[in-house]
Amino acid sequence: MVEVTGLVLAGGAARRLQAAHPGADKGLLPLAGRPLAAWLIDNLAPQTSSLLISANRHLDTYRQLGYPVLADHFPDLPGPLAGIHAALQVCPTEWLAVAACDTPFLPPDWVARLLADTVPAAAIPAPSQHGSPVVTAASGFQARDPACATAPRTGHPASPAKPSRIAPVVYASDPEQPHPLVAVLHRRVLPSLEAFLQGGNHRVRQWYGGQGAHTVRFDEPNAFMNLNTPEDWQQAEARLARGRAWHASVHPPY
Ligand SMILES: Nc1nc2c(ncn2[C@@H]2O[C@H](COP(=O)(O)OP(=O)(O)OP(=O)(O)O)[C@@H](O)[C@H]2O)c(=O)[nH]1
Repeated sequence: MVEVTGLVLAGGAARRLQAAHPGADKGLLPLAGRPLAAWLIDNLAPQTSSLLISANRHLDTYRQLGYPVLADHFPDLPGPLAGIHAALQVCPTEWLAVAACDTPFLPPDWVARLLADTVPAAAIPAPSQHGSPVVTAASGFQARDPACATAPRTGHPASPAKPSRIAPVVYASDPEQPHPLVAVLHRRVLPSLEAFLQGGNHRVRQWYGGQGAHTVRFDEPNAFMNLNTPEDWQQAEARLARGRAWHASVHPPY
């Protein structure tokens, strides 16, 4: 089994929450009574062999969640790539699985589903036997997404055939849009990421594009719901309350 380290990204400024919650640190705001980052830890811990938290404020509070906390090495919150960079510098495994702290409803097996797209080239059937493993874009947004080098393997012959290679970055998408901060990255990308950030760049999908990133599609509805505003929080609380009500109806306490 491929060993992978999880990274909960909670180092952002949470600007959209500041009007309602001045000084808010998003990962520490409660959802159904628990810090938002704790929901991501619950999701990632069973899927990974070690776990890191990326934060730039309230580091001691984040440490109380039970995992090492890393601050960015680049100043002024340049964006999530800075958190990924700090994590790759200490990542003890070949692969890092990254999730933003504001996506509390991720599928329980998303890491394995992304890693399945990183199989070594040697494990992919040779073109002469089974057709080329090279794949083509399959949906509208993928065709528009500059970071999307290829789509899920189709097994259909492509013309002209190109040599396959292991994608060092694979990220999730759903039928509506890509989700670049639900991703697995191989640690060999660190030098490239460091050079990108040192050049004053910060755009996630611009850098992914340079890595030949793949995307894997997920069809679960609302799995990537993202909490940015107080209204998002209300929707998430209501969703959890509906889930609890459903659970109580299926498993009554008598
Ligand atoms: N380490 C680190 N993480 C960041 C940084 N900026 C954003 N993030 C994280 O990346 C994820 C997506 O961030 P955004 O939605 O762009 O920013 P945000 O801070 O969550 O919220 P807004 O400021 O309202 O956009 C979140 O998990 C953030 O905590 C950064 O500069 N450093």
